[in-house]
Amino acid sequence: MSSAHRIDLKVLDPRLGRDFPLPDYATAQSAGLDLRAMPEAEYELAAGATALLPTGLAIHIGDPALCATILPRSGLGHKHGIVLGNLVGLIDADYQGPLMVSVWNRSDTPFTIAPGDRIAQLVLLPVARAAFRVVESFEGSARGEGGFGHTGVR
Ligand SMILES: O=c1ccn([C@H]2C[C@H](O)[C@@H](COP(=O)(O)OP(=O)(O)OP(=O)(O)O)O2)c(=O)[nH]1
Ligand SMILES: [Mg+2]
Repeated sequence: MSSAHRIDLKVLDPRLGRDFPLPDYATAQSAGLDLRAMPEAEYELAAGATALLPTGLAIHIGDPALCATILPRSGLGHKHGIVLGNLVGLIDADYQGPLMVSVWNRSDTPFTIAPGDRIAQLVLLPVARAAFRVVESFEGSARGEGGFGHTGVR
C-alpha cells in the first residue's frame, strides 16, 4: 500500500463501517474499489429503469492531478445488464458531495438491489490538465486530419 494516495473519506451512512465494510481493494493489485449501494431499503429496479442511488460516503480527492471514475462491475453488467445510466461516472478532485451511482437496468427483467450490495467500482486515475494556446495552424503530424476509420480495418 506504500504507493497509495491518501484520500479523505466521510461516512454519510452509519450502516457503512458497521454493518458493511468501507470500500477496500479486493486484492493487492486490484484497480477498482467496489462501491456499495445504500438505499434505505431493498430497491427493485424495473427493466429498463435508471435510479440514482447513494453510496453512503463522500470523498474529497483534493489533488487536480487525480480524478476518480465509477465503472460498472463486469459480472453485473454482463450477466444481469446492470450498468451505469451515465455509462461512466467522473468524480472531480474538488467534489465533496455524496458519491452517487446512476444504476441502469438495461435488461428485460427487474433487478433487486439490497442495501450494502456492491453495485459499481471506483477507479482513481491520473489527470493531465490542458492550458489552450490558440493557433491559426498546427505543426504537421503523421495523421493530419485523418480519423474515423481512415487507417482501415485490416
Ligand atoms: O456517477 C457520478 C458522476 C458524478 N458524480 C458527482 C461527482 C462529480 O464531480 C460531480 C459532477 O459530475 P459531472 O461533471 O460529470 O456532471 P455534470 O452534469 O457536468 O454536473 P456539474 O454541472 O455539477 O459539473 O457529480 C457522482 O457522484 N457520481
Ligand atoms: Mg460537470
